[in-house]
Amino acid sequence: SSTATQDSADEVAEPPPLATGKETSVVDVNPPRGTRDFPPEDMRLRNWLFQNFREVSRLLSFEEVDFPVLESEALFIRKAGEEITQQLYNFEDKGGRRVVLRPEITPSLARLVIKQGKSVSLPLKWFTIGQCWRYERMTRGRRREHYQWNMDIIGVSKVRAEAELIHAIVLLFERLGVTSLDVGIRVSSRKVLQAVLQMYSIPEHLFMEVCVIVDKLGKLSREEVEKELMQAGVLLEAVKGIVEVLSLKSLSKLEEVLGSDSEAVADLKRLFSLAEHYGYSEWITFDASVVRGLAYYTGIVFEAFDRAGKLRAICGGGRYDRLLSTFGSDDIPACGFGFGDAVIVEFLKEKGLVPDIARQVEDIVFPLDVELEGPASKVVSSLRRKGRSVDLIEDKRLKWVFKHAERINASRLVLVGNSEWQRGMVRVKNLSTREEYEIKIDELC
Ligand SMILES: Nc1ccc(Br)nc1
Repeated sequence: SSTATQDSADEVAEPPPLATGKETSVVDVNPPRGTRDFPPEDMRLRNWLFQNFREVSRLLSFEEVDFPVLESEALFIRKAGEEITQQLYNFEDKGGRRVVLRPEITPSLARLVIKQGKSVSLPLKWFTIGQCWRYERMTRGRRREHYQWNMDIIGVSKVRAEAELIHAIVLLFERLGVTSLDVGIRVSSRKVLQAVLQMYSIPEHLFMEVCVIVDKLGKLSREEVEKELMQAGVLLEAVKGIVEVLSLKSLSKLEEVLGSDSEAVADLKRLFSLAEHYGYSEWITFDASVVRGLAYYTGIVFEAFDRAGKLRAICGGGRYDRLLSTFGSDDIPACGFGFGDAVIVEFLKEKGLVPDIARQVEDIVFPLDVELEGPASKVVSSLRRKGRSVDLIEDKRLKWVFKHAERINASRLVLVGNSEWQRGMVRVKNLSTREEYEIKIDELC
């Protein structure tokens, strides 16, 4: 698209790798701008994180779903000025179709819910872990992809759904060794802003745009946010009223402003009461400034933040009761959250909570002579059929094999030697007890 060519002019060229005089590669060995490779050590950490995502999803009895990374551009065209829709990784495919690398998961999930229609019974509790994309000028040098764990509850209009989702987030943090001293979860409701706009008779059609602008508080200066609100058509008096209400940090103060019959207040009181019963009250705090930057939220919204204030939101979500109807379906209440793979790892590094996940192999099989390579295959095959992970090593000196065994935390070293083989035996060294013994091949397990 035109932005892509313009961006290429803006992009800051990646510095070439340092010249070593041994350049032989004919391709750039770096991954495309803004994307990451996951070499084994990084992949082990990612798998550890995703395994925790999956385990928490299981604890809440969510079902796993998946969607294409490639989606129709139409699914993400929204007019509220969100950053996410201004950075679509969009293009025209060879069939002339307007497509995107998805920037988020929720619209795909909504699409599938509608597609499945009456064939599924509500409520649905679905989760997925998927790569999401944005196309952004590299001048800011930010990533263009990340993986997001999403959990969504479809068909529950009560605040119980949000309480369940926040429970999932708390359980995840606890599994990672994070405490409520490190992280908090700010909670508010879009109904707060909705009530304020009504108080100032601001037309409904500005609601989404105002939410997207107000979400910039904390990123842009208060003056810049006020300026954008006025440019959107909000009168100064209303701008001041909005900023004042959004600075509230107590539910009782909010009730004073919105009145005792406020839906926003009732929802939030219910959520905080349920939180008491779940036992995660110390994790959550009311903060009226939380609106989140996605246009389609309609109710309670929440985001996890590091209390040291060094990082962007770790995860976030909320209720989106109108999204499905904007896709032409009946209105189905829904809420969910997205939890990215990058900020949490930055946070864990800050806190010294990144686990050291070593490579784990059970057996190393090593033929002591080249003519024993055939017999060694027999041993390897037998062990693997019994479910043992086996690293078959050849053409190395024994000293190297011992070092390698240490490096990959092998449990056993199985040496295939001539004299033992003649007697139908192999020699085994238990690498944790250092015990050494001979054993019949078919007794190896
Ligand atoms: N939506 C989105 C996609 C990709 C990245 Br990196 N961040 C946000």
